[in-house]
Amino acid sequence: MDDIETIMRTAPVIPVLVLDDPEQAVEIGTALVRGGLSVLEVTLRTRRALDVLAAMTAIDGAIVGAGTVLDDAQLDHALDAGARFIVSPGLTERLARAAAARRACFLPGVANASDIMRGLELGLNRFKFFPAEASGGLKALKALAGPFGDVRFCPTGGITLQSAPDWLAEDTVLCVGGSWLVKPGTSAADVEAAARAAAGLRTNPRSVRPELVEGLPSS
Ligand SMILES: O=C[C@H](O)COP(=O)(O)O
Ligand SMILES: CC(=O)C(=O)O
Repeated sequence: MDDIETIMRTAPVIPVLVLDDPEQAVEIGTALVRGGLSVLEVTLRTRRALDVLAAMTAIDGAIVGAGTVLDDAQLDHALDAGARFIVSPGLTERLARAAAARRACFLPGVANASDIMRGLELGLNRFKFFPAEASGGLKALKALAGPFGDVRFCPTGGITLQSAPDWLAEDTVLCVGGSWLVKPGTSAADVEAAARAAAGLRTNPRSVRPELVEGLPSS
């Protein structure tokens, strides 16, 4: 079974996708995977988002999840469509309990200390930091890392290829999310090139658990 930490460590960037055409989505998803980004977040923001998600699960090598999951009905629909992880812009107790009941890999959004404390109470310690730039950016993230040493983040919101390295340099950041790779009308070739650039970004080696690094002693 998947776990959210492994998914967060699979690639440095999770593309956040807003797509409404399953056929085009498969083309875009294939280009992203070919470029080196295999974890794909399909937001439930379009009429055919669930069809898009279901179609994309057939892409070889892709780990497809659902984003913008706002309630337990959407969680059920997304899991039934084949989502391997669930992302929400925020954190409600009801949604967290529904995710746990279905044993879903769950990445809820947090923007401040109270959100994180609510997550910890629910047994969660891996979060999307959203909206990252608007919530205080790197300065806020560094401040939150103080009291919450075991918490790890996927900052998303306002991040670009240029700013991503600064976020990824943080010990507490496992990956970042962003919509910059796929904008309306971007060709598959340009998407693949953008993915290749993003896949080449490096995460902070200090954020890696030794037991996950081949050949490195875990003591
Ligand atoms: O709604 C925002 C998405 O989570 C991604 O944010 P972004 O478009 O600033 O990359
Ligand atoms: C923004 C975000 O986290 C989402 O749509 O899931």
